[in-house]
Amino acid sequence: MSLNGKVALVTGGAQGIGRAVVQSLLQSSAKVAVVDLNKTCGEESKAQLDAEFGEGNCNFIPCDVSNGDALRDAFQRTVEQFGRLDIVINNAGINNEKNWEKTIQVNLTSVIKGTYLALEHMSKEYGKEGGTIINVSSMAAFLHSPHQPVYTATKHGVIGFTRAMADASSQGDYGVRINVLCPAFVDTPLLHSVEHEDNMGKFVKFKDDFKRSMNKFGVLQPALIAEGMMRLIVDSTLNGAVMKITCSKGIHFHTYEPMSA
Ligand SMILES: NC(=O)C1=CN([C@@H]2O[C@H](COP(=O)(O)OP(=O)(O)OC[C@H]3O[C@@H](n4cnc5c(N)ncnc54)[C@H](O)[C@@H]3O)[C@@H](O)[C@H]2O)C=CC1
Ligand SMILES: CCCCC/C=C\C=C\C(=O)C/C=C\C/C=C\CCCC(=O)O
Repeated sequence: MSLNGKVALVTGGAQGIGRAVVQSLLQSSAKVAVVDLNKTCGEESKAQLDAEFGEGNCNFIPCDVSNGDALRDAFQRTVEQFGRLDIVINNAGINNEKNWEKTIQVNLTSVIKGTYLALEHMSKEYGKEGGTIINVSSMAAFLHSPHQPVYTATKHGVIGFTRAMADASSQGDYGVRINVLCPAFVDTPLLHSVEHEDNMGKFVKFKDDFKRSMNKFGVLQPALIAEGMMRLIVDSTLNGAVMKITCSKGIHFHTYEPMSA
């Protein structure tokens, strides 16, 4: 699939799932802005991507997505450098039950802000040409993981917000498709957060339960999540879709009962 001439912005793109998605976007000839808090990882990643795909196709923008002004600047810089914006992946996320207010800021508030900023740059409402937004939730939104209550709440929130905005987009003719992706466990640094009291707070005593759960359900590779993401990006029929990716069923979609009258 070619995304030649398209410009993407990926939050949390310096490592893990975001890094794999950036790689797939560059392979499809898109230009990509990597927006991430981690400067070391972001700069290392950009150097590797420049070597593989050539300079000028990807830029790294250091930014804490929970800082609204910094996030706004990151969108502005992307458009200034690449001239347009077509694809926004709100992927940055943390697993922190101890500092649970921060988890809400990063996983939910920043996804909402990222979606609104994306619309300012892509929606026909603002005189732009349209585009696509993908917000990253988690299978935690379906599993109700007992030792991650706030993480689970944020991931529920991402699904509800995204589906509501998808309806707003189709009713308001924004020309922007808005979908959500829910991976099961993925082999990234985030999974190691279960080991640390700083992340899990009082739930750290359940770390062996977490590991049993990972053994039971299995752990996916980031490349499969990137494959699902690319399907959401290119399939022009999808809006308000909830893609799930699990070891047992692979890439599939959640189905909802139709609303009763
Ligand atoms: N790894 C997993 O098992 C699963 C992860 N997810 C979700 O996928 C998304 C990506 O997670 P992973 O790649 O696994 O995590 P990760 O920890 O490997 O990577 C997350 C990236 O986001 C960046 N980031 C964190 N806070 C940020 C902030 N405030 N501002 C800017 N960048 C920030 C980090 O620096 C890092 O580069 C998250 O939303 C996570 O909740 C969903 C389901 C499963
Ligand atoms: C049990 C919780 C472990 C916590 C590990 C740390 C972070 C995990 C982040 C996630 O987003 C994943 C959380 C839960 C869902 C995972 C798997 C469900 C699989 C369901 C299935 O295969 O049917």
